[in-house]
Amino acid sequence: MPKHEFDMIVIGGGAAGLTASGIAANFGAKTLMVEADRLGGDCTWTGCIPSKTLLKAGKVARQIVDAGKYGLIEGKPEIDFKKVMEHVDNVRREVYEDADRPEIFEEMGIEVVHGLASFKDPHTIDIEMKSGGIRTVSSRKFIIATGAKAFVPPIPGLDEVDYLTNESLFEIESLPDELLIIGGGPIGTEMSQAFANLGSKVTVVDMASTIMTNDDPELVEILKSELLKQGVKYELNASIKKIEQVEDRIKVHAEVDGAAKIIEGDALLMATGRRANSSSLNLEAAGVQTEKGNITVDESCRTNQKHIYAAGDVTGRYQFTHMSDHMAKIAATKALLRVVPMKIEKDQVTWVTFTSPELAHVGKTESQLKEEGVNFEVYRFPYSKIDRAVSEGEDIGLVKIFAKKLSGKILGATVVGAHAGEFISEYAVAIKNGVSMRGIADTIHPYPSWGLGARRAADQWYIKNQSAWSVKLIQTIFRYRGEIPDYSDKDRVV
Ligand SMILES: Cc1cc2nc3c(=O)[nH]c(=O)nc-3n(C[C@H](O)[C@H](O)[C@H](O)COP(=O)(O)OP(=O)(O)OC[C@H]3O[C@@H](n4cnc5c(N)ncnc54)[C@H](O)[C@@H]3O)c2cc1C
Ligand SMILES: NC(=O)c1ccc[n+]([C@@H]2O[C@H](COP(=O)([O-])OP(=O)(O)OC[C@H]3O[C@@H](n4cnc5c(N)ncnc54)[C@H](O)[C@@H]3O)[C@@H](O)[C@H]2O)c1
Repeated sequence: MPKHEFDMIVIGGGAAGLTASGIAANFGAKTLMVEADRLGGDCTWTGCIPSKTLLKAGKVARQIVDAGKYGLIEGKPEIDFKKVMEHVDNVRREVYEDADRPEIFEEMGIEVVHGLASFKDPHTIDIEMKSGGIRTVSSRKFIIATGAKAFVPPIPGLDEVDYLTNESLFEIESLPDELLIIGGGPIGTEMSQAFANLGSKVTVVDMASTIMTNDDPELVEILKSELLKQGVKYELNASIKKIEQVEDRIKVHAEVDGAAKIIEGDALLMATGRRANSSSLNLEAAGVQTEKGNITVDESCRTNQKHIYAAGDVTGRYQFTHMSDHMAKIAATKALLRVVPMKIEKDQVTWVTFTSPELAHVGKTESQLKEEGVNFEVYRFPYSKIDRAVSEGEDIGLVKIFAKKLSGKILGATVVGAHAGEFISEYAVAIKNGVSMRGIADTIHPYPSWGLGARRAADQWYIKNQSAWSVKLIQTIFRYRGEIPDYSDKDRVV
């Protein structure tokens, strides 16, 4: 009689939990997945999918406004917001049906249970079943993948205000006239554009001096100036003193750049970061350590308890679906096969903010490289030199690459512009496989693709490394007689 009922229990059925249970079942482990709410988690229901669908609706509306630029008759889009939100919901359901519903996992041999899990001891959990009652189960191994939820700072008066978070935003039925967004991170920035394009007057309030503080400041400025042109207003360097609801108006009392100001709207979205879902788990009973609520894991996603792993947002590490997926693969493989050498690929982390223009990053940032004292060079290539961008009327953007001096080995890249999120994967492959700038420059890319921009940007390596002496040497050997070009500007864009 085995000591434990299961080989693996996965707690949480979001991006990380779904991947972890699938892998566990594929390794032949008797697996249980517990989900408190709906499989699919944040990404499907309250995160990536509804936000990207809403952004697309806004983008289509903007294309109607901008149609004149292409020689077409421009217009004022008529927004049926209820229908937009129905569309958002239909897309969520389509994704759920296609990839997240329980039957898909049950067919893999996973037992799927709906209920809230909490540890009873290091090998046992109680599940407060959605259907009623408590079920107690034990397992040899665990993966905790309980995600995160919106963190709402304790601002005086906020408790009395009818505010939105990402959990309620995609359920609203009417378009706010004046939307206030506190927080200019990825959530605030994406939603500011979506709602501005759909017709709301949007003001983003942030205590920082700029938006998107995890991204390259030079590229953030390009994105911000586009958002300003599209009508988004900013109140930055804002210290919020209190927030009040006066009938159907919301008033944010703040000190902006040292001056008192009241910023008003009729709806408020709090986009002020995330907090791990760890408090319901009774982690003390399992002896699992946390730091500020985040479950502490090593590079193999293992907690301080040998048989308990954690992946995704609950670790507070990289709060992206693809990173939850990546961590879940490592957690499940290490937990069940132990010896396989796998760890978080922290030098290749990518992220994309899906605004227009998109803002994408992979690998080391410029400031990280400076702090680490790495000898690197910065390559810049503007979208205005990419023929596809010009022909599509989307020539605002910049490719910025950080590569080792001389060898041109790529260490990091960041792109702002149309399709930046697709561009960045080429650099991710390059970084993972040690491909240099020259490697990309010498790879045939089709004309006139967006990807050709990556090759053109890599051509800059040749520009940086051209020198008068090497041409003189060629001339001497082959007795050529042309003039020696002026190579003094190493950053000239060709
Ligand atoms: C508005 C928004 C937009 C986003 N856009 C993007 C994007 O474009 N790209 C991107 O990569 N990332 C995006 N993200 C981030 C992404 O959604 C998350 O990183 C990802 O969903 C995290 O997956 P997870 O599995 O760790 O957690 P979750 O998806 O949150 O899943 C955790 C699950 O655990 C369950 N749970 C919690 N406690 C318990 C318990 N005690 N017992 C049982 N079950 C429990 C929850 O109900 C939940 O379903 C976005 C996030 C938001 C909020
Ligand atoms: N496209 C994507 O991949 C995507 C999209 C959305 C969210 N996400 C994930 O979700 C995470 C959370 O996003 P987020 O935008 O909520 O958080 P964030 O932590 O990235 O940004 C929060 C912003 O709120 C500001 N802020 C916090 N408290 C404040 C206060 N009291 N007053 C004024 N400003 C305040 C901060 O200065 C910061 O700019 C992201 O870090 C990302 O990992 C990813």
